Amino acid sequence: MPYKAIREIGEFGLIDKIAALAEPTLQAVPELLKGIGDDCAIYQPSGKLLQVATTDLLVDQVHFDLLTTPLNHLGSKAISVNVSDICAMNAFPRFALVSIAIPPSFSTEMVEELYKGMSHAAKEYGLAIAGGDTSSSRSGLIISVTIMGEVEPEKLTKRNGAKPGELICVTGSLGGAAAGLKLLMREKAIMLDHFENNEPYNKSVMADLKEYSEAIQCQLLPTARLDIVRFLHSRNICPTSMIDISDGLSSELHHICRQSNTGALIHESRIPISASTRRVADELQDDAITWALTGGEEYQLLFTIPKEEYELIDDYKEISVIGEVTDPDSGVFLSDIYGMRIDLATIRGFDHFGR
Ligand SMILES: Nc1ncnc2c1ncn2[C@@H]1O[C@H](COP(=O)(O)OP(=O)(O)OP(=O)(O)O)[C@@H](O)[C@H]1O
Ligand SMILES: Cc1ncc(C[n+]2csc(CCOP(=O)(O)O)c2C)c(N)n1
Ligand SMILES: [Mg+2]
Repeated sequence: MPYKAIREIGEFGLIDKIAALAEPTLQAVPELLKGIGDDCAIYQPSGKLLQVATTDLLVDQVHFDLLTTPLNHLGSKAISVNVSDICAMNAFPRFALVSIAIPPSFSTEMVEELYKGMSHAAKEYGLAIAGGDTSSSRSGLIISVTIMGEVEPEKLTKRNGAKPGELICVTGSLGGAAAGLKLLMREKAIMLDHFENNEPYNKSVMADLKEYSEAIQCQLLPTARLDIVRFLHSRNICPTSMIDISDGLSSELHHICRQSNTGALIHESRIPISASTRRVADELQDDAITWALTGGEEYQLLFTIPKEEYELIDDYKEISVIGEVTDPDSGVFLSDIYGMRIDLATIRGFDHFGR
């Protein structure tokens, strides 16, 4: 079946298709009085709740590569990376505005695939896709998502409340997204090499990616830790500071310490890294701890709690205590498996303009 060129249905025909795909997300949000269709979305904020807002861009060749990324996964990731920022405030997402700039190579079906992923993720998180903007792009695909969320004022968690003596906690495991990216880039290079040599497409030159599915899923289909926000609320735990890990553990720990005016000491042996990430690191002769510290795109939560609250999280396997907050003069350090202290100021994470 030939693909339908977007020019056949035009901008407004495309928006109608997008609106139909967004429709199922509206049910979960009765406070949204108007979604797609007018000049603005209309939202009735609920009573005493504080509103939080975040926005993140995803840019072709910077955040994704369409040769290795299914469009529905990309749509889901665009929603998840923004929900992750809402989670980092200990808040709940309510609605999203989605803007896309579409390159000439895209068909109607490709845009629909992208929105199927967004709509599926939005439903999982209970947020509505309430509007956006559509443009053509003269270069690659660009996706900009803005999400509004809500939280009770006393539960709001910022980056600046950590105190010396408190525990530093991290959710899930780290390093998987970097492992997935390395694997996908390796497979892409093999595939391009193969084509450059004019060899016909042959599935057997590619690795069987099933055995790497955990790492690849971390990279292509991350989930925001809304489950952790629900857990924290259910146990009445209010972290003193929190941030999501988008640029690597080291960078995010520095953000917390700088804004809280503290130092930190974390322990290499306590950083949660999955067996499959370690296996990929061994295979690629790389270092899983470096991935955890600098890889980014984990969308796990890094937070601090008073020592007395340890027993509230002790039995929850999704949360690991990796160290403690120290005085500002002590700096931000990692104690390695031999007990050597490494200054994390020398190990920073992802920087869009970094050298
Ligand atoms: N172009 C911009 N104009 C205004 N504010 C900005 C701009 N870029 C970033 N910010 C603000 O700077 C702060 C830090 O942004 P940053 O993107 O590093 O954080 P983040 O969104 O948590 O991280 P990530 O983008 O990796 O998820 C945020 O408060 C953000 O709103
Ligand atoms: C093709 C391709 N190249 C590089 C990367 C890695 N990458 C991109 S953005 C980012 C950090 C978070 O960004 P932001 O701070 O904008 O949220 C990382 C680790 C990728 N996923 N795909
Ligand atoms: Mg950002």
